[in-house]
Amino acid sequence: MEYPPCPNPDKVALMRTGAHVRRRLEADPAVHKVPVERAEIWALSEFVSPSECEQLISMVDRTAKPSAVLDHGYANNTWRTSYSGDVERDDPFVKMIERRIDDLLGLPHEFGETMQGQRYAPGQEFKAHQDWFWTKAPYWKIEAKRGGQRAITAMIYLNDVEEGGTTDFPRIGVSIPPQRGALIVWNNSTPDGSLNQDTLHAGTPVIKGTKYIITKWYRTRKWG
Ligand SMILES: O=C(O)CCC(=O)C(=O)O
Ligand SMILES: [Fe+2]
Repeated sequence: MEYPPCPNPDKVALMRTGAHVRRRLEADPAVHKVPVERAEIWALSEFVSPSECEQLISMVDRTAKPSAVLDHGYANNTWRTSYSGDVERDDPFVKMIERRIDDLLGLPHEFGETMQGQRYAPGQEFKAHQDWFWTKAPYWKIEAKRGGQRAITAMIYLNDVEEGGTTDFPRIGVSIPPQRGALIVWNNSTPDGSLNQDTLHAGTPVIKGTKYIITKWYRTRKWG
């Protein structure tokens, strides 16, 4: 699956943001780079502690509602069947976790969207999609003014899942199993700032257990 081409007005900003995060993460000995050529994906285990995971899970349970997908042209209730919601942005605990991600990536706090929690019960999934905005869609007019393109994705797994629920990148053959406390980060663009088709990814159906994650996207400019 490939998204049809679309204009990329944030190309230079994407290139800069990607370069910045790459330098930062590749200088960090705790960060592992997933060995693939066509996308930049990094992983870090035990980024949040088990008790912090518990605390985040209860926040997700408090805020989760049936997920709405942005109008990617395919929005319907089978695309993303999980429950999701923004966590409370002003909560000191949320702020602390967000700061930790900001610091790791070296990105300004203002560029980050509020963390979003997601919960998948057995059978629920998030089908293959891109986190970057398709700039020909009507929603782009709004998103362009409130932060621009989604440059970087950071995701934290809050629990181990008994079966299923891997994060798969089907175009590059990567499958990441949920691991409690682990963080994964990827660059949604290529090193030259092009929107990367190879970051297509899915949250595969949970087979057994429940999957909890936190996702945080960083824009090319101040968000909001
Ligand atoms: O559930 C996953 O593993 C992927 C979630 C995801 O792609 C998203 O929240 O944008
Ligand atoms: Fe995604």
